Amino acid sequence: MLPMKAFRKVSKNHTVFPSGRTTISSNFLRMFPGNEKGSPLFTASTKASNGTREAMFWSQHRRRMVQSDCYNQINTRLFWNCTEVNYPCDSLRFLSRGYSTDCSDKPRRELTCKLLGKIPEYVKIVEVGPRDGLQNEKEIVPTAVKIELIKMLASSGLPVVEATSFVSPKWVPQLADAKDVMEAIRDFEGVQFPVLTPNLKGFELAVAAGAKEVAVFAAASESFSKSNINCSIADSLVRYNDVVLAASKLSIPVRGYISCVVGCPVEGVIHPSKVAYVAKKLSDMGCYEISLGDTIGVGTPGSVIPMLEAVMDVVSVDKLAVHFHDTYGQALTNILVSLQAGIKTVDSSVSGLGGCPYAKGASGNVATEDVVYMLNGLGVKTNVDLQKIISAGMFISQHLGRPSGSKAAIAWSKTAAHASKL
Ligand SMILES: CC(C)(COP(=O)([O-])OP(=O)([O-])OC[C@H]1O[C@@H](n2cnc3c(N)ncnc32)[C@H](O)[C@@H]1OP(=O)([O-])[O-])[C@@H](O)C(=O)NCCC(=O)NCCSC(=O)C[C@@](C)(O)CC(=O)[O-]
Repeated sequence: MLPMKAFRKVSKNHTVFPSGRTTISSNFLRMFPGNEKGSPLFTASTKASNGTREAMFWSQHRRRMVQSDCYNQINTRLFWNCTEVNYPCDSLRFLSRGYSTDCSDKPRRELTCKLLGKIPEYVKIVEVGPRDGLQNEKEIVPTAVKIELIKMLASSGLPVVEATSFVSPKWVPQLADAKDVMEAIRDFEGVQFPVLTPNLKGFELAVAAGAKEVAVFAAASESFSKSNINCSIADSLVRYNDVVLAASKLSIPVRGYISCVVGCPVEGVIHPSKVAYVAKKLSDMGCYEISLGDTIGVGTPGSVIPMLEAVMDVVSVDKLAVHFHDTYGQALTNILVSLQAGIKTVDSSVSGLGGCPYAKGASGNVATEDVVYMLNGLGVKTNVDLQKIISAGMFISQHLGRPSGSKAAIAWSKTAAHASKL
């Protein structure tokens, strides 16, 4: 039996009587594909009496969903033993429960903008799970699993999937297979696969493996720079200048990261002027985009806004991205205020994977599933298929043997498990 609450949410089409009896309007039934007037499902459900129409609808609907193999049924079943239902369209599923994740909801977007100020119509999501996420796993994830994850992510509509790092395997053994990963995905078209390169050596190895975009990673904290890349901020900027010069000769775009933009595990609070200084250096040397990383996830809108303001004074907002870890549960809020400030690029990690091996205690990145869910709800386009991202998150969570770090994915799995019992 479906919870009555769910029916009340779509009250235009459902009526829940005080007795608990529920009816579903024919118009509502027709909204579902294959349910048009005259179709077998429509006929069957309208023939049924009001008392049984609901049951008929949901059982038919469920059967159709089970039969559909639009999405990775195998992965879903592997991880969520109880789940046999696969929904071919997330907006359909959420609609059926009264929630809309349809980002083409124009009136909603207009109202949101009226209240929150102008937020972008489209947000580019940079998926960092395969790199930022897997670099931090205790057990080394097999190369084949990494490749499968990257392919699933790349098939979900994400424009950018950061694939791996060409760093010292002594420092980050988890990504020692960078060459094999890149070779496996080099023919995948339509998606950018940047890789981290800490120096010229990393850059050369990355290019030889087929990388078409790289990223350099500086910090706003001296202590973090030393522990992460074994050099001062000033030295790192010299190294990165060499990388950017070499990249420009090959027309390879370079993204720049800044870690510890609001707080450092050693130095504590980081002054916005330090972030602005590094951001300007990276921008001036030729990085096409600067990602501002709250590496240990301590930021709140109260610290993020002054940091953004300082950086936006020296670098155009169009060149900025935000990268929030979710240690204190502030990441989505911080993303929202960043959008209000004009940021249009957001980093996130499937299933909330992540952390930095040189920032102990920092938790994972904000989960891509949760970001997409929020942006859909705000009427902001991402072109990312939420259902496919959830499947990718399940795939990797299953491999890692722990539940997803995404609240949206967990909520979905409960919904799906419930529906499978109907
Ligand atoms: C930068 C180094 C290499 C300096 O490390 P080092 O030990 O100072 O470097 P070195 O030049 O003395 O070289 C030592 C050895 O590493 C080799 N080596 C040197 N470079 C490379 C390379 N590129 N690829 C492969 N091997 C390399 C080099 O050849 C040598 O090998 P040996 O002679 O001993 O056999 C090291 O510190 C390192 O690899 N650090 C990477 C740390 C890292 O990946 N951290 C995580 C990413 S940053 C992050 O997560 C934050 C971010 C971006 O997500 C944003 C946020 O959340 O805030």
